[in-house]
Amino acid sequence: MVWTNLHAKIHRTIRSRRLFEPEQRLLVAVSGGQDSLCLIKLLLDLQPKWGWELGIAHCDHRWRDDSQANAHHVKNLAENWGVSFYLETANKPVNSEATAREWRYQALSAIAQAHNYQYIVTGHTASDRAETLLHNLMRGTGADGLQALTWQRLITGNIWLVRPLLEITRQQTAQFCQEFQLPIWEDSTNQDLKYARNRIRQELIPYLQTNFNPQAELAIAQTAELLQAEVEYLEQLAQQLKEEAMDWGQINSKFKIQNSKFKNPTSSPPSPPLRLNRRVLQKAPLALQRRVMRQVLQEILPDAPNFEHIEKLTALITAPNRSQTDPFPGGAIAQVQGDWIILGTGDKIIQNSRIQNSKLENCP
Ligand SMILES: Nc1ncnc2c1ncn2[C@@H]1O[C@H](COP(=O)(O)OP(=O)(O)OP(=O)(O)O)[C@@H](O)[C@H]1O
Repeated sequence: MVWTNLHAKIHRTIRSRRLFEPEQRLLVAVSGGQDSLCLIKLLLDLQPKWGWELGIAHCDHRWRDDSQANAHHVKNLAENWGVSFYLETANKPVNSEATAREWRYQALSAIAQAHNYQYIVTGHTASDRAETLLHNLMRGTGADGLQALTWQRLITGNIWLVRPLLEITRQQTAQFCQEFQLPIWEDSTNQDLKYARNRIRQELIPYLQTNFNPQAELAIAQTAELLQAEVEYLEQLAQQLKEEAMDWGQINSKFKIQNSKFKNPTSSPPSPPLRLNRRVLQKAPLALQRRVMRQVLQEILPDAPNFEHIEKLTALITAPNRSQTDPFPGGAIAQVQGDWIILGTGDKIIQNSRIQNSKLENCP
């Protein structure tokens, strides 16, 4: 086997970042394109050193005329390499990039779960990372979107999604495929400039390289790497602050005693409103206040909270008593009651308010 610099680099990356341990079962997501072919070839070559068990998964989205032929192509490669092959085919053609991605991750997770793989491995590269950062920058996602593609993340239960090629550019994977004569399946939709991602890849990045920095791709990908560590740190701090500020239980237990309905063991008590202590939050910097509010909203809203949702909840930290938001999607509202921000549906907030008042009345 020919051992290249890329083999050495990926071997080092996997070891230093502890992406996988020896003897583990890895499910490699192979589209047939240059990045995932480069990935599977590298992992196959490293396999004797690490003792992994490799499998190949392919997802047929049925959105191109040649989808089925593409799937056969990957199946043949897997057979030639003597690697288990798993195919998932969409019930009906998937019609957008976002739906395709969502369906693909579900399909890959289902294969991994059914066949006992702990890891799903994808061929995302530094080039993908740079493109994702630019795309998210223009959508206004904040630092979290700019960390653009992490090395690993828990995808379901105990299955991890891992991306070992994040420091390799698309130019390098193309060169590698050429060197080893890997039969790339060209995806015709990659040329279609109606997709924003393709315009970033084919027009914006080359423009930046020509006019600003020939190494723009790697420089942007490194920015994502730096941001990733910072985002992780801020999220941890925000988590601690949220725990300090949050109070779920107290109200409910008091409420249970006061309300005879809850003495009946057959009726279950409603979930209490969520309370956040404003004094705790007021001491924290704005960056953490916003992150706490986003974490809270992620728990209660049906979809990801947007900038406006986070800002209106954050504003309550210093707002006058009795200030209140309009309803969030799903119906919850937030209201200031003294030192507390109470989040819940309207009736729960009123209940909480009554308890607060009765506590005050009972004070000696
Ligand atoms: N149809 C598919 N089946 C299995 N895995 C896929 C499929 N499409 C994408 N992937 C996985 O997701 C990674 C990123 O996909 P993306 O669509 O961003 O790139 P791509 O241009 O398809 O990559 P590649 O050069 O490997 O084709 C791929 O490298 C591959 O690991």
